[in-house]
Amino acid sequence: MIATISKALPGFFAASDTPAASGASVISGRRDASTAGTAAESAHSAVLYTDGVCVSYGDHQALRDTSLAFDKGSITALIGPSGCGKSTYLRCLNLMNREIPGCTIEGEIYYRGSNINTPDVDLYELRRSIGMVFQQPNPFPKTIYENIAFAPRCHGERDRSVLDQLIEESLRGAALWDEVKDKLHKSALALSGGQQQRLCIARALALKPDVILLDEPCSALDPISTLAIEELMHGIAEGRAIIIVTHNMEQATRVSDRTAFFYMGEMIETGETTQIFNAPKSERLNDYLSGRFS
Ligand SMILES: Nc1ncnc2c1ncn2[C@@H]1O[C@H](COP(=O)(O)OP(=O)(O)OP(=O)(O)O)[C@@H](O)[C@H]1O
Repeated sequence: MIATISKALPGFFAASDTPAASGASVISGRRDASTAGTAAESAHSAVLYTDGVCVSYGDHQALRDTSLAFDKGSITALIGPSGCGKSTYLRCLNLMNREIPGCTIEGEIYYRGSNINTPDVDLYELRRSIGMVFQQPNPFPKTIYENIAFAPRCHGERDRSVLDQLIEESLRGAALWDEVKDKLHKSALALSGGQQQRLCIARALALKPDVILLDEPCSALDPISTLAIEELMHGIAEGRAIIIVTHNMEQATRVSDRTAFFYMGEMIETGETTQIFNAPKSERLNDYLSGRFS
């Protein structure tokens, strides 16, 4: 397994190759004197990391100097009050912000060791490797089967038996197979909201991404559907990095092993989720967790 991953990522270490990474991911903090060493170590083991990322919408700076790293096998929660830059940061990671007129992204974003924040990056290929699931389930108005087959076909997969297998694997990965295996050729729009969101996760899985970005994936769902999504998170994190924006602190503690706290466009504190919630170091994070502001 280790050999396979290392081979797939030449010049890069898999999370499981590094002595420091025993299960939980390594993630860097802000690049000040106390975390500089950690940042350098983290970058070497990460499949994706950012170095000094700043984002502006026109002349409004929404995110400042953000450096974080994400390992395969890790789930990182991005938390913080509304408008502090969590989604802006998430959207940088596969350059979705480039679709927003007037938005500029500065700094470096390394995926598999190369800076992707360059004008000539292949966005189509990038978003195949770094998939995204949005707040509102957004299935295509097509059948369940076609929802998942669409992107692999666009990427050249035409073999029906390969597609059939991919669809089953992806639906199983998203814990949806048993519920839909007898209606694969029915409209995806007839599924419940929670099922639609799991279909969107299956759709992302079908491209076998290294990273999945989830922007408040449960905010439109009922508690049972939310639990279903949370339960499948650890399964989908196997062999890839998961980064989730959430306003639900219980959800962050249930699903993530790393957490990063954002406040007013800055990443203030990051660490293991247990440390962040049980022993926050910064006063702002402590105030946020105590409900002094939301
Ligand atoms: N498309 C956009 N155009 C202009 N400004 C934007 C855009 N998206 C976000 N912003 C601004 O950037 C800042 C950060 O917003 P962002 O959505 O990243 O915060 P957030 O922490 O994800 O908030 P929430 O938790 O409410 O979703 C805010 O001031 C917001 O108004």
